[in-house]
Amino acid sequence: MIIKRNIMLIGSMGSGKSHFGRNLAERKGWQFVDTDRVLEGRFGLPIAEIFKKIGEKAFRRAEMDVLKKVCLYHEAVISVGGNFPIEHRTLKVLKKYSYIIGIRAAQFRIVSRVNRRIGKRPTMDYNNVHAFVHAMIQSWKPVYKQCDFVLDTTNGRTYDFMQRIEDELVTSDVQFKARRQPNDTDTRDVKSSSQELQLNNSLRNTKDNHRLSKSERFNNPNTTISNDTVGTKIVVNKEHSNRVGSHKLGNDKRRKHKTSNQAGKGRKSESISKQRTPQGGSGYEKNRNTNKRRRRTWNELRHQSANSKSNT
Ligand SMILES: Nc1ncnc2c1ncn2[C@@H]1O[C@H](COP(=O)(O)OP(=O)(O)OP(=O)(O)O)[C@@H](O)[C@H]1O
Ligand SMILES: O=C(O)C1=C[C@@H](O)[C@@H](O)[C@H](O)C1
Ligand SMILES: [Mg+2]
Repeated sequence: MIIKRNIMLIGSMGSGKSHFGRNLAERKGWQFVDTDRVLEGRFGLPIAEIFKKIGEKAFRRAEMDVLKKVCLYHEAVISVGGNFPIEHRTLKVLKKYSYIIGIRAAQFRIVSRVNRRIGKRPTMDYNNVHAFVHAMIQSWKPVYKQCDFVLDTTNGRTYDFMQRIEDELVTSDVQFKARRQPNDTDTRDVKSSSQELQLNNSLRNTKDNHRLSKSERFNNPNTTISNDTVGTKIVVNKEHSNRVGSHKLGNDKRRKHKTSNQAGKGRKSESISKQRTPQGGSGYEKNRNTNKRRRRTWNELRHQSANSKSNT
């Protein structure tokens, strides 16, 4: 039996990753994450504009940053951007958590798909699409060989492709780990995936509030929006809203942090009020917990002088 957390779709531009990702997630009742949409949400710009603004190198770094977080999700279908063939080392790390499906299509099909939206893909040479796509397909070839499963989407119906994936999962006996329980906080995974992918990222010059596209939100009636660890808005299936993926842990941490802060503030004001003297002193209070001096506020000084007057 093979145990994974999620399904990740990789492949060249226009191969159909986003299209199948959305459909597969819907079919399985899982969360759908498209790293392109995550980045668009984070920057508040379309992919082509992000490229223009930060450059390719920074874009790939940002994408890797998203990838190392989302690969830890449970029961999610993750579609990755198609701008570069994923490197062997990176794929090895991603494979630990994800069942990797390589999505591919014949050159003529990809050409017709990418031509539907000219300008959407920033590194595409729209003046020479055939040659570009040909070279791109060549560079992806060795990567497809390393995938758990490869789906050719040149001809056929989306429904049938979904069925092929389901059949393959059964044949290969792939099981998906359920989401963690709230108190099951295995932060080791987060650290190790992050470190490994960081390392890979620094070795190559390649590849979060996830703003939902309207279609994502409205296509799936079972989805709502929540935040992940990177403050990324993600589509969450209502049926699974009890999930506690890494995004929930992030929220818990934030909440914890806030509470301790609030508690700290409470202690601080208490110690200051105890130290208050009718004379008002030099205008400074010492916090006995932190031993730091704090200048009294104008209001505090005013009250002190009022108190001292009424005492006399
Ligand atoms: N099997 C299919 N049947 C019909 N249309 C499809 C199919 N697969 C993809 N498409 C269409 O082709 C276009 C490109 O597909 P999609 O955006 O899913 O590719 P992608 O692999 O996510 O590309 P990128 O890497 O650029 O994000 C879209 O308009 C999509 O609707
Ligand atoms: O041209 C590019 O580099 C890109 C095109 C799209 O496939 C996106 O999926 C990708 O993230 C960037
Ligand atoms: Mg896509």
